[in-house]
Amino acid sequence: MEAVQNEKDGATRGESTRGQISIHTENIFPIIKKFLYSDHEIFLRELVSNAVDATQKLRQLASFGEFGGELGDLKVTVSLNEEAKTITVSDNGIGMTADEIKKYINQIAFSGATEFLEKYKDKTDDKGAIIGHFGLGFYSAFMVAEKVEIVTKSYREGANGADQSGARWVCDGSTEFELTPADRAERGTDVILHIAPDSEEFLNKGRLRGILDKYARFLPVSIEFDGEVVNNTTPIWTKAPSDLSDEDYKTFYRELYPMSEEPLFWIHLNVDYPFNLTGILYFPRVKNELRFQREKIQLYSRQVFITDEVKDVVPDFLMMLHGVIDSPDIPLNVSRSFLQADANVKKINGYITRKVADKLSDLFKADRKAFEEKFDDIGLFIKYGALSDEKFWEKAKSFVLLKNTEGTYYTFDEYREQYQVNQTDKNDTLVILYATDRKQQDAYIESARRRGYDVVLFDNVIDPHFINSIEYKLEKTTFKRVDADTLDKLVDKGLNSESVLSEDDRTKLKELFEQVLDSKALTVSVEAQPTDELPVTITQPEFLRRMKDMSTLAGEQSFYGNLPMNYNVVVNANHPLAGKILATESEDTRKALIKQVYDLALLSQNMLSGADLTAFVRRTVETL
Ligand SMILES: Nc1ncnc2c1ncn2[C@@H]1O[C@H](COP(=O)(O)OP(=O)(O)OP(=O)(O)O)[C@@H](O)[C@H]1O
Repeated sequence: MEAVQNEKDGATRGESTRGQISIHTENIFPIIKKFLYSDHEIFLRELVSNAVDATQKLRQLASFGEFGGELGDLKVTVSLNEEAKTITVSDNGIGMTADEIKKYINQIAFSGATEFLEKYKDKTDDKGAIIGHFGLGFYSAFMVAEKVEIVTKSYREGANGADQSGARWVCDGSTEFELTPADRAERGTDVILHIAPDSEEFLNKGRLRGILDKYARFLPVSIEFDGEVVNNTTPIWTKAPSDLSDEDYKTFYRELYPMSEEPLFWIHLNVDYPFNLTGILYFPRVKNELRFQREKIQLYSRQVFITDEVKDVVPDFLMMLHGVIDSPDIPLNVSRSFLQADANVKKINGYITRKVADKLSDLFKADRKAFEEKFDDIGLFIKYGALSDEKFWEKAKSFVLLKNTEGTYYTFDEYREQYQVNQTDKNDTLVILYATDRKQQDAYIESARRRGYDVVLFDNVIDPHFINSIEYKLEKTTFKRVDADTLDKLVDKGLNSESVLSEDDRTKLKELFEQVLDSKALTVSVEAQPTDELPVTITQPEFLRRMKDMSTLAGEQSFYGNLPMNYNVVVNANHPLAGKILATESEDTRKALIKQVYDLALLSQNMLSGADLTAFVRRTVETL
């Protein structure tokens, strides 16, 4: 209390105080053991990675001429003894002297790996070979073991005539350890875990094999378990693209995803500046499915599997790709919020986006026909990218395609070129007419085509969002669904069609329809349209309908999603039936006529169903 008081006084007098924060090992140790990793199975990844590091270091020392002995068959062996309740990770790597144990193991967070790299930094150009970094991984053993034993012998011992024996270190998870000489003939290390009662689930062959398959599948040194090598030490992403054939890429894809359809194409990533990253991204066939499998990209760090949750490392729209990314520059032992803010991760994101856009652009330029054939599969993905990533859109706008109802593909530039003469409205805006359902909107599509208008198909789940996003980005371009209005209004050229009905008659006709239809959701208008159009057309205003489509896709309860849909009922003043309705004396006949033409309009848009449809059919039969 007094000390605090003094410090306070010092501070108030403007003097500064410096000191050393002290850590009590017995308090911090349990935290490291229990909370270092949320997933306990990670212990095996850490110990196997250490063993791999030990063999890689020896290989490097041999290459520098610092180790002249026999390297032998460098490998790591994981063994299980169910009776003794132990799991042992053995390697024939560099081993440790008793002094090294004191330095590397007894000092938590002192990494021998980092020290090794520092010492040989001028000699090695293969820094990527060493995995360790933080000097914490070894302690993850205590997440599952009540006692850990290390029996090791350094490559130096014996070789230089020094002490022949190895060293044995034992610790029961308290802050005390025991270090004694050990009789060990061979160079290398055994880490023996005496599994704690609450972790006996790991004393199981299948479980261990599963963990190794997950984390050690592509480690660069042979890993043996239960008499078998469980890994592929040279996965293709570590090789040069020029050394690989299409078949190699496809074979690797099958290795990663045994049950999947063949991928469409792939990108081999390879950067070493300003960050390190290798990998292969595959484009799967996704069709029209937005809720695709998202956890298909695997993240590795120096061939050690880290996670398949690549959310912050890969841009969101690229999450539907499959494959692997390997980068030692992605911080792994840190929290997610840190990952989001990490400058390397941001650069990686930007790099991947650029590579993917370039690849697509190359494919488009190299073989337009093949690109069009793939567009049904990659369109969803390109559009998702275009609307969620500005930089991607900048590139994608030259190869994203519009497909019309006749099956012809256009880029935006080509489309404008082809249709601007006929489809530019009085505001000098190109109107792109579209349909979302080829069958249901057939009547509208046909009407539009009769007038020489083109209609594109936007039937992908992403399209309502895509249209909405690019409408802002494209200049002087608007999108309207074919049933959003009458054709005169869809492409409004400012020309007024002549009406055969007088204004009074039009008002009367409107009132008659309003009386019969009697619904607040319907807005009736009477307009002069060509005589070959239907007597009544039902239209759905573009904005509200689009907002509703977008909220349906998002699956959320939104403001627009909850609004009732409003329909416009447009009566064609120039259709002979309009005159006939006005001239009909009998109220019943007139009502029946109105009902009939309205139902026909509903029918042509697949909106007539249930009791209304039954009544319509009965009424129609009676008039025949
Ligand atoms: N099997 C082994 N053979 C030789 N040395 C080892 C072995 N296992 C651990 N060591 C030594 O102990 C040190 C500490 O290991 P630890 O796993 O705690 O940290 P690290 O591997 O350096 O970093 P990380 O926390 O990233 O795993 C290592 O750097 C290495 O020098």
